[in-house]
Amino acid sequence: MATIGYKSDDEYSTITDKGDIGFVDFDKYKSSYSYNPNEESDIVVISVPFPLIEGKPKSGFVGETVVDSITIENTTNETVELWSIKIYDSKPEDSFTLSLMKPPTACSDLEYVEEFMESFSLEDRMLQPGRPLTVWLTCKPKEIGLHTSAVHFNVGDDNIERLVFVLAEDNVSQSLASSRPFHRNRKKKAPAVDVGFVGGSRPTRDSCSIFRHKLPSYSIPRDVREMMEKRKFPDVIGEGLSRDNYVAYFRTLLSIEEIKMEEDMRDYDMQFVTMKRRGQHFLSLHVPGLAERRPSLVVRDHIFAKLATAYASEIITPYQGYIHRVEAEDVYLKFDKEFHDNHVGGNLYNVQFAFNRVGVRRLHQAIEATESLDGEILFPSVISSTRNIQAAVLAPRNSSMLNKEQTSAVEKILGCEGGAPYIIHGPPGTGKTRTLIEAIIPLHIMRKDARVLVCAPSNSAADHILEKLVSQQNVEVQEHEIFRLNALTRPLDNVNPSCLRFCNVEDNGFKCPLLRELRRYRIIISTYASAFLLYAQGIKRGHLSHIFLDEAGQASEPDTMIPLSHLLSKETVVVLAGDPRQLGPVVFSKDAERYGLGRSYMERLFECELYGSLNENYATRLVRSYRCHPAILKLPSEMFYGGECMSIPCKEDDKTWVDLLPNKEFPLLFIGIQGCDEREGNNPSWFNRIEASKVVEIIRDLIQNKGLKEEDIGVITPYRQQALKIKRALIQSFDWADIKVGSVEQFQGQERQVIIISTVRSTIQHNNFDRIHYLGFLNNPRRFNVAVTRARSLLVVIGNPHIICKDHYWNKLLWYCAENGSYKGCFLPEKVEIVQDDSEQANNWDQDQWGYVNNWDQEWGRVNNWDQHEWGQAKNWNDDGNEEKQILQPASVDYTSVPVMDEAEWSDGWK
Ligand SMILES: Nc1ncnc2c1ncn2[C@@H]1O[C@H](COP(=O)(O)OP(=O)(O)OP(=O)(O)O)[C@@H](O)[C@H]1O
Repeated sequence: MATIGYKSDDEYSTITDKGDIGFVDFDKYKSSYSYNPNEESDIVVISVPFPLIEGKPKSGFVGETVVDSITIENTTNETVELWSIKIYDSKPEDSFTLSLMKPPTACSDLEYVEEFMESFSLEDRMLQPGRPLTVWLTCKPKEIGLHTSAVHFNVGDDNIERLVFVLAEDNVSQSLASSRPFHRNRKKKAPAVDVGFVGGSRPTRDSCSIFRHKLPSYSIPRDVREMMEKRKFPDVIGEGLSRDNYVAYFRTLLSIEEIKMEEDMRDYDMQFVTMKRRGQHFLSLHVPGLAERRPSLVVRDHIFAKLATAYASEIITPYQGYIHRVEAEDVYLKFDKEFHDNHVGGNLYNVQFAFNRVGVRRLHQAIEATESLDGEILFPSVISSTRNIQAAVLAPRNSSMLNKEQTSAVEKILGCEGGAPYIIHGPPGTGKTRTLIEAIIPLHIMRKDARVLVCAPSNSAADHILEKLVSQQNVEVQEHEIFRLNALTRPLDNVNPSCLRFCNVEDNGFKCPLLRELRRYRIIISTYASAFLLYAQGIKRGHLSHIFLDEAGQASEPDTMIPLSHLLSKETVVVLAGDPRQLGPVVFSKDAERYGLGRSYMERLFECELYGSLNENYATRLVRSYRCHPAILKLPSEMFYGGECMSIPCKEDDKTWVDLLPNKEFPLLFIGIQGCDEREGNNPSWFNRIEASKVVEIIRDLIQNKGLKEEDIGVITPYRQQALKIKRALIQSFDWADIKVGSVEQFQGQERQVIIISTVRSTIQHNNFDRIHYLGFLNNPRRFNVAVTRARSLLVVIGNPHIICKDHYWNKLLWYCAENGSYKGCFLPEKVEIVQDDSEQANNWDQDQWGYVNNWDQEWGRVNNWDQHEWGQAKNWNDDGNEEKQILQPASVDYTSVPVMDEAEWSDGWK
């Protein structure tokens, strides 16, 4: 008979992995009981109440009663005395009761534990052979979340224990339950098709999409591919980055990154699938997961299809099919005519997806173009750069809106005359973006010849800049002078309608204006990636007087080179704004990331002496933070900025929500909840519907009772599936579609009056996995820093304190709340100091793998990062999670950090 309480860790792991649900720090339970029971008894067999079914605990509804029986069977030939049955330490307190008779499920209060034994007659307590005794265990949950207890049996000379788990749900959490059990398709990946195929028929471009400058193909060099297959690095990587090898170095890293992206795309390969004829010209293919962008496919992407054959040795030619239309989960494809002619209804095909290479090709082209850049841009040196800026004096209108450091930065920027970039940096909310905007406006007014490009890494960040620039205070900026350049693939409905008048929309889509129109605009705003369109359309070096790059710490160096390398002249002023302590670039290949793609251009510049010395002719550090309430900023300021960040909240939001807080003076709240983390279908992303329900409950209170608006609230969570579940619950139950729910990456640079964080993880075994892979929130200081600095007035964290306390940063936050009387929910773990492992920290500063940066997948047709990192599969991982392959180690490079793998491998390791 199974015992819950004494499963070994291995057995337990098997249970949790099978059902892909976890819910409790199991060891914690074992060690928290002082009672020292036997695992099993030789004299009685005791059944397990509320047994786990496929790893899942029994569900009950808040306010309702669930009952289960416990049978105690004497297996000897003699009478055995039952001395006592006790409920030990219910969590939450008093949620379980015992009775001798089966209680009605709608019963109210049952006897207390002590009274329970009194209800036994002497006869009941004498267990006869062959006459099992049945007692009843009842749970009546008052709150959602996991309810746990231990039932102790003192029988004959034995002490026996049964651990009990009941998961209390409500309507919201039940509505989010999975109907599809989690399963993974582990198929052998076929090598990527890159030669020897029959080309397909491409959708024709309209004339507006034909550019002056062509984008070469920049295929992955065969030697790089072969070396990576042998797990060897091309020599240039071993040399380290220098001015001489700059182009070769970064182009090799881009190829390494692309090989990884190709490999990840192989996860979506489909075998033995059919296609339907659609009219005369198309075949349609059903792609499950397409609606969730797994894989992410857009018009003009292509696939490879070949007839499936029973004989592995048979060589079948692949055909390339271009996507002409995407409809829900169907793609409409056009292949070579021969393929269409030979197609018959029942044909089975093997299909491979190819990701859209346009984005990668733009990066190669941008890196190649750095050949003609001034040395001072790429490797500024103290000797060659002797800048002494004649700072302009700012008009009172602008200076009154800025603090001392911000004013100084703007004046320096106005006085700049090209050369090495000017950098504005500083902790979250210190007004880096505001300073950029306040520099652009006087420039626009004072210099009629100024032509400005402003870039941000995501569409939402670029839209935010547009909104600020055209806001009412800035009447000087005329509407016809400003243009928001969008990726041609960006969906129209992704844009706030009030911004559309600054965009070029034709035939229901974005178009790049003609060169002569582009040249007329005085301020152009785009993402880093879309800045490519300016060059492609023919804008020449020197046309732009200023290039402002916001959130520059979030873009990889090749990303940053897209707006710079084609458009810079000696006179162009470049301004970077960002914070290297916040999230960095999103990179898929650990190798590429480690050797340079994971570091931003801005971060690299800080390693140059010129910027290291913080010469104010080159950089300004902002230290006054206007965003967060001082209590919210205190911890990140101490942890990441040596406590030098001064909090100056600019505008007090109405504190209508204050009665949510146990301590009205302390605007942080930690709500401890023991839920369950689950996965469903073939989606590797995690969700926790108990936490999701709590998030919805708080939002409901804020909006319906406290008068907040949807736009005032933001929800941050590290897993895509959790974001989708929360979003779905908010829309289905309340039609609240304007509450932003997203990853930390989607919130970088943004703020809300109230931020709610759902940490999701509730299974101790998964911590290690996340730690190794830099997933979720744990062990990722940058993600922590950004997540907790988005709230202006109120920060609510919902998570399992027993899991979150394993991380140095989250543990500090948990106890910061608890010690200020602002903790609610399940019982707290014991307070322990978690020492940050410096080697891990060093690593983690560079690892931001879970990101989902809006515009990248839209613009590149690139699979979004959440999926990649939850979904990616690589071979050759053994069960311990250690890499079987040899770690690549070029002679001159230190390669000491932990091997990394993705979550899929880990969970498979358990099977
Ligand atoms: N001098 C100032 N006076 C009043 N409010 C300011 C000032 N500077 C910035 N703010 C306000 O502080 C908040 C944060 O500003 P901003 O978004 O520009 O900061 P940031 O440094 O770019 O943030 P992040 O690091 O998150 O990207 C905004 O609400 C902004 O309006």
